[in-house]
Amino acid sequence: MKAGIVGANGYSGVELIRLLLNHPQIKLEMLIAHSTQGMEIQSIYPHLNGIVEKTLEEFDADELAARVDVVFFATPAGVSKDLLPECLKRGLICIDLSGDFRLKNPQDYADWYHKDPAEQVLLNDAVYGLAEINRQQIEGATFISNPGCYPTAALLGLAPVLKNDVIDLQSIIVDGKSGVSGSGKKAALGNLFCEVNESVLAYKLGQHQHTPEIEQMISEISGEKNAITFTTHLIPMTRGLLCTTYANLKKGFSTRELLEHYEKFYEKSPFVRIRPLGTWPATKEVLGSNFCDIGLNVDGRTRRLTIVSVIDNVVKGAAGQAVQNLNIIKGWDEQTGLAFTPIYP
Ligand SMILES: NC(=O)C1=CN([C@@H]2O[C@H](COP(=O)(O)OP(=O)(O)OC[C@H]3O[C@@H](n4cnc5c(N)ncnc54)[C@H](OP(=O)(O)O)[C@@H]3O)[C@@H](O)[C@H]2O)C=CC1
Ligand SMILES: CC(=O)N[C@@H](CCC(=O)OP(=O)(O)O)C(=O)O
Repeated sequence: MKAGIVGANGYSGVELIRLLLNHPQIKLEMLIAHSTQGMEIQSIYPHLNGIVEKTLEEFDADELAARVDVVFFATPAGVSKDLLPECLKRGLICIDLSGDFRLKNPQDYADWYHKDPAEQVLLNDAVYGLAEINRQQIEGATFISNPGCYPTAALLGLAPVLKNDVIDLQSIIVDGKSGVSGSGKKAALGNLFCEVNESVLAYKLGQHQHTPEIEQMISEISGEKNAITFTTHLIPMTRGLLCTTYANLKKGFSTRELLEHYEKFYEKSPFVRIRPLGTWPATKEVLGSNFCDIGLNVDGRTRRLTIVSVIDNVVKGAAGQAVQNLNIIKGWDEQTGLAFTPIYP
């Protein structure tokens, strides 16, 4: 199968190159960027020297359709909503890593991304690519909207307790911490080493674009409307994302009981690993891998559940989940091209 990447010289794009070069079913055929069109990828990323000969070319849906079978969009919000429909029309499998097609209500996109939304029919057609939860919808699909990094970690942590009245859905607080690669390669003010190093920053309080995405999926799983408190923090590390999620329990479950429930819930999901009682995951333990590791604690005193979930934001939070979704679409083993252990230390 031949693949193209739009936004190939960004952090998610170059991670897709790494993964797809090692995927036995994929041939990387076209790399498309924007400001670096016509340049050899090796001149932008020397570590790819000798591995990828392709140049970065201008976006042309006809040429893409003639040369590839699947196209990944690793572009900022507001780009794929104009370019991706042309690829869909030409029968390409489209997997979008941006937020352009995640929110089913176009007004939510306009309100939280401050950009013009895609057409409703396209939003309805996109399958939300949270692989472990929407696996059946993803099978055979041709249009995937890949989740954001924070929603991936938060929702995989919450999914097992969103039904059967286990938690009070109105009590959910998601506290996210992300490494700086989550911002992308643009050296924007606030992402420079001297500003980020040896500091922790809370940002976008009450206005993070992943808020409606998380609430939308909580509603889809639980059938109930909800409003979460969601806070994000910038952590002085390159990769890694940790969500600490809090919720009031409606029933008196123990930590051990819930861990057993999580183990069963994810027993057929090779990329979700549940930590033993009394241990909680660190981002370094999933670095460079497609794993999401989850740990729990029930505080009997407050009757509150705490969920700790970690991912590599560029892998499971973006490129890895996109490849996992392609594996599911094609009916390949879900771990194809992704079955490697984390890089440690
Ligand atoms: N970083 C992360 O951890 C995660 C990112 N995402 C999402 O993935 C997408 C990519 O993120 P990330 O890789 O971090 O971003 P980067 O800023 O690192 O890269 C963005 C890429 O898009 C390209 N681009 C911009 N405009 C266009 C255009 N009009 N046509 C073609 N290419 C264009 C840029 O090319 P050029 O440099 O030449 O302009 C660059 O290669 C974003 O939507 C982001 O929100 C989702 C989950 C996690
Ligand atoms: C550290 C950092 O800046 N992270 C970014 C994550 C961007 C992202 O992945 O979100 P979309 O795909 O929805 O744009 C943020 O918090 O906005």
